[in-house]
Amino acid sequence: MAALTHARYGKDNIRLYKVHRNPDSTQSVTEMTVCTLLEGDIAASWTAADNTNIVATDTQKQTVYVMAKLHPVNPPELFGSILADHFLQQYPHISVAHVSIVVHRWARMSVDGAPHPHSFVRDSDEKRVVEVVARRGQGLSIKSGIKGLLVLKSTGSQFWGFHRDEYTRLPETWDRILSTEVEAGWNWRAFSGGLEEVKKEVEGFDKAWEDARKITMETFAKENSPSVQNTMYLMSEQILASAPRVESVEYTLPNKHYFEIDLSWFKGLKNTGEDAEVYAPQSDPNGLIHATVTRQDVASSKL
Ligand SMILES: O=c1[nH]c(=O)c2[nH]c(=O)[nH]c2[nH]1
Repeated sequence: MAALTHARYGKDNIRLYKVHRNPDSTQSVTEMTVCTLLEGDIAASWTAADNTNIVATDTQKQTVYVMAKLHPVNPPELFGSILADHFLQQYPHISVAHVSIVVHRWARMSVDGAPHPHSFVRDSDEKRVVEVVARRGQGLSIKSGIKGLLVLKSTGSQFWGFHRDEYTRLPETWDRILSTEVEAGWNWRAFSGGLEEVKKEVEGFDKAWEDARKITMETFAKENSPSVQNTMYLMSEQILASAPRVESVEYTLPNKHYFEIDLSWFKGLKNTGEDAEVYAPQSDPNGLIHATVTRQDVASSKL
């Protein structure tokens, strides 16, 4: 005998663009990719070929377009909450709605030294990301984040004092290149009051995102890093300090290695240690360091 133990379904990769025509005749644009997934009284579609309760994935996509027309799409935490809340209001047999949003960068162009009214440039692959979950009777939970923020420092990073045994080859270093593609996330205290409570926080979402980017980049640049582990902990602590409603912060940082190249075979060229100038960037393998840092009172209440 078999049993359906979990099911959810929806539309992924819904691409969306919205223009805002400002009163001063400038325009602002937002481009995002949305994923909607629904759970609830839907099992019969899997087990009995009964689609009665299936809100077609096409309907979910059309809903995203309609909601984008009727409501603001910024900040993405608000738009995700509007969508997730809508699915529960509209469909009594749906009990959980997941909405994920990836916001793509369109930075305003600078032309002749001035911000252009309606031209934009994709200045980075960095994404602003949001995951909203609406559970019937439990309000909304929101996780915000950054992905794809590629950073490198050419000095000001060390790694020494680590465990050594017969498997160890890596030398200790007091000066190395450090590069990573930042994936950061911050979890908001649950919005048990639902959409109305999310609306009250609306300015906090942009501020948290701006602060998290700034903290990430400034800490990366300023700290003489003893390890990726320590650097991500310092970043997380500061995000918790700057956003009182955020309960926990997560970082996932690949360590993108740059290897020294010994060129002494060519006429005795010195290219290692203090003389290193030409390096070989490695695409793989890479270190992968992850941590979740939780506000103390939340961590102890969960013990
Ligand atoms: O910051 C680092 N953390 C590690 O755990 C590690 N391991 C390694 O080989 N290099 C590094 N660097």
